[in-house]
Amino acid sequence: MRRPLVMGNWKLNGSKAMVADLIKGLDAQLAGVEGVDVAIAPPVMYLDLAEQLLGKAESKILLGSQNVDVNASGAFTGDISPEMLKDFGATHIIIGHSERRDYHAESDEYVAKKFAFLKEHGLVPVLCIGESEAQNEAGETVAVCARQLDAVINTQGVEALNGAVIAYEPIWAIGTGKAATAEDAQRIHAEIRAHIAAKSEEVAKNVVIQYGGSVKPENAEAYFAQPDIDGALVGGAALNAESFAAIAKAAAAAKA
Ligand SMILES: O=C(CO)COP(=O)(O)O
Repeated sequence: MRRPLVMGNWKLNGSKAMVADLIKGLDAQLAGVEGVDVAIAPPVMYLDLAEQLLGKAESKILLGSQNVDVNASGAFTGDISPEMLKDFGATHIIIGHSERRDYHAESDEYVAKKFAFLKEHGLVPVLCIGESEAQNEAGETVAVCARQLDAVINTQGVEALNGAVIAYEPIWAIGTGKAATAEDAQRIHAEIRAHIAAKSEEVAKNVVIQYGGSVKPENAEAYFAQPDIDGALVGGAALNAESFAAIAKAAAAAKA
């Protein structure tokens, strides 16, 4: 059985006060909730504080980060390495988010390089894939997702997906309130799993595929009722303890 994973991508939001409030609120809301992994990815500036607070609270919340760069050390101004993320207890690292692909011109190949680098250092890549609105309207959704996945599969082998997480995030659904229907998302998730199964049924069966894009407490249950939706990557609703915890609880209940 795949263990559901609900992860909060805080994006460029937060402050020291907010990190403290959110972690405190989440721990309170999630007390006694079993059967779901919950992770938060605050801005990298706040990993130190988050690690300390999670440790002090003996929290079950996993720590993640929103990006990694592709060098281990040296003259790479502004970059962050996997070992630095590890040093602060981050385990689940988002890569290939559409905002990075768009605003930082990250190619499929570059994202695949990050994927390999994270695996090499024992971290969990949370690989974001997904189509734009135009690609969706042109019926290219599955082809785009397959191409983004193949950048990893064709260079590192399908086994590289073992222990990794895939987040299907249709770009038109991110931050728009225009979420994909649970049925549409399920159809794409099944296609993504089938694409992987063509190379290895075992890997396909075990890989966690999250849905992301305007997930809220109100629609979460419908996603998690779908057999191929194993969790969620949450943006806006992850900035509020109550709404993020409600999504995590919905996953725990649906997948129990
Ligand atoms: O991009 C997302 C998570 O990575 C989704 O963001 P929203 O939940 O705000 O739509």
